Order: sequence, then structure tokens, then C-alpha cells
Amino acid sequence: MNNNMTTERIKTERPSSSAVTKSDGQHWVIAGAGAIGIWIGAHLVAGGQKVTFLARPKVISNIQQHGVLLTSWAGEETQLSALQMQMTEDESCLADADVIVVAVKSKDTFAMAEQISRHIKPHARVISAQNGINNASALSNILPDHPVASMMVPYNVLPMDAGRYHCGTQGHLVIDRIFTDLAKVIRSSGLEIQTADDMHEILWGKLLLNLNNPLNALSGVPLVEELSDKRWRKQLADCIDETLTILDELGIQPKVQAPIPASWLPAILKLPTFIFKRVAKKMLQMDPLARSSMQEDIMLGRPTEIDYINGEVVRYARSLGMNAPFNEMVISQIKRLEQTAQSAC
Ligand SMILES: NC(=O)C1=CN([C@@H]2O[C@H](COP(=O)(O)OP(=O)(O)OC[C@H]3O[C@@H](n4cnc5c(N)ncnc54)[C@H](OP(=O)(O)O)[C@@H]3O)[C@@H](O)[C@H]2O)C=CC1
Ligand SMILES: CC(C)(CO)C(=O)C(=O)O
Repeated sequence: MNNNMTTERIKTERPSSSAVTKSDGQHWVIAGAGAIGIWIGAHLVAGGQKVTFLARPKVISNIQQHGVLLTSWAGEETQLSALQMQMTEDESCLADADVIVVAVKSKDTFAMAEQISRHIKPHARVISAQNGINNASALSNILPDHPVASMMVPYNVLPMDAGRYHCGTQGHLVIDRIFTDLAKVIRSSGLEIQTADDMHEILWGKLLLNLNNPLNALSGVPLVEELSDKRWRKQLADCIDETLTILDELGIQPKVQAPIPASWLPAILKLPTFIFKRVAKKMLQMDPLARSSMQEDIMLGRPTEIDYINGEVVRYARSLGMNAPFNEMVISQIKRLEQTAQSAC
């Protein structure tokens, strides 16, 4: 685990959940409580919602020992006690859920969907809070009678030592407009969130930025340091450019959470570093030690989501009879790194 991030540890105890905002009566279950699941779910708890976390035993025992501390590069400090966090490894908790937030890695979506299908009650709704393009439709295929929608998570959260979860980059959540009522609940829990009709374009925009995840993993350095190096930016620009060509063929116009159109990204990334740092000043505002979740996976010897990021680009390219050589090269570099990291752990 990365436990070197810079944030002063001034703990702000939250009052017990019942004393904050009143729950709107819905029961949320976080299906796969890791970095993103805990970040979103613990905010909901702090906002007074009823939340159960379906988690692995090691996550449960860590939180039972320490509670949860949510910190951010921008200075947030939110402390929750272990008693406030309802955690279980028993999947039957899914039977009580009105809203299920799926926050497992993409490789685990199918297995989680099957678990959900064994327990889900009528009218329960499902949110996919995952990177990648096809998680919501994978869930929907297994849960055809339930509303399923995507929520785009733009920022990075890393689990640190002693129950601390640190958000190291910026942005606001975006959720499908069909869940506007849920967006209001999430907003009232202190998380910035917008609704949108064009989630497919927004998820592709996020995927364009996620093309940096493997490069950041290969670099082995924090995001700011990697993006300050023109050689990594050039590789990212090539991967994005290649993806934009494929999306153009597919008639998809990706939308990025930035004041520029996605199509400008390659040119901006290729600027000399001193100009890039000025033009992308806002984008570079993040924790100086923030790393991509893929770098974290490599550091922990875990399989990465490469097949659901660059892998999607290659799959779509092939379906059009095209090639995606830059993305293919990154995939094979990451597969090699995964093997080395797994045999070292
Ligand atoms: N971390 C980040 O900063 C960001 C992540 N995302 C996306 O969010 C999604 C979640 O990522 P992240 O939070 O980093 O992932 P994590 O690996 O931190 O969390 C997922 C957790 O779910 C657990 N899990 C998997 N299957 C089950 C199951 N069937 N029952 C109970 N627990 C289960 C995993 O355990 P185990 O490891 O043992 O399988 C793990 O503890 C991914 O799609 C990722 O790309 C998006 C933006 C930023
Ligand atoms: C770094 C970030 C926020 C954007 O690429 C991310 O999505 C991740 O770490 O998985």
C-alpha cells in the first residue's frame, strides 16, 4: 500500500450518522468495497444514509480496527468510526438493497452480477461506478428487470494505511440522468455530482484519460512527474490519437471533464513541457504523489484492468477491420509488467 501521501492528519470526527442528514429511507449496498466503494459509500454514511459494504475479510478487519478516514489533496478530512461502517462478506446483504453500487474491478463485474441476481429484490436499482465502457451493459444483461446505469468517477482514490482513503486528483462524479433522485442523495452527502444524458460519450472520454493509467504504471512515478515528462506524454498522445480515429469511425464523440474538446488532447500533450505545464495547469493540480489505480495494482501484484481500457480500443478497432498498434504495444508492456510484479509478490 502507498502510505506516503502528503496530507496533515487533523481528524474531524463526524457525528453519528443519525445526527447528520436524515436517511431518505433507501438502503444502499456497496458491492465491492475497495478504494472507490469505500470513498462513495463512506460519504453516504457520513451524509446519514443507510449503507452496507459487501467487502473482503481483510478490508473489514482493517476498518473494524481503525474506522475510516477520508482525506483529499484539497484538504478534506472526514472520520467515521468502525461502528458507523456496516460491513459484511455475506452476499445475502444484497437482498435488502434498494440501490446497489457496483465498485469491483471490471474483471469481477460478471461474477458480481451473478451474485446480485441471486438476491436482488424487485425495483432495486444498480449503479456501475467503474472505469471502462461496458460494465453497465454487462450488469444489465444479467439483471434485465432492473434499472442499471453508469456513474463516472473522474478522480483517483488510494487506500492508505490505517483505514485511510485518499483522493489525490480532482473532478466531479457524473451519473446517468435516469438516476437524478440518487444524484441528489449523493450530493447531499458532500460529493460533487452532475447528471447527464450522454453517459456513453462521457465514459469514452474517461477511457481516453484512463489510457494514461498503464503509462503511469510503466513509469513507476507519480502522475504529476510522469505527465511532466514529454516522452510519456507523447506515448499517451499516440494512444489517444489512435482511439479518436476509431471513435470517429464509430460515430462516437467522447466528452472529457476539461474545458477543451477531447480532440485537442493529443496536440496539447505534445507541447514542449514548459508550455504544457502552463496550458494544463488546472489538470496538473493534484496530490504530488497521486498515482493511477493501475500503478497501485502493479505495486500490489494484482491483475490490472488493461483489457478493459486499451483492450477495448483494440477490440473496437478489430471490429472495424482496423489496427491499434500503439494501444497493442502498451497492452503487451503491461502484461509483461504484470507477470514480473506477480512473481515478485
Ligand atoms: N481507484 C481509483 O482511483 C479509481 C478506480 N476507478 C474504477 O473503479 C472500479 C473499482 O476500482 P477500485 O476501487 O480501485 O478497486 P479495488 O480493487 O480497490 O476495490 C474492489 C474491491 O472489491 C472486492 N471484490 C471483488 N469482487 C468481490 C465480491 N464478489 N464480493 C466482495 N468483494 C469483492 C475486491 O477484492 P479483491 O481485491 O480480493 O478481489 C476489492 O477489495 C474499477 O473499475 C476502477 O477502474 C475509477 C476511478 C478511479
Ligand atoms: C487516475 C484516474 C483518476 C484517471 O486516469 C483513474 O481513473 C484511475 O486511477 O483509475
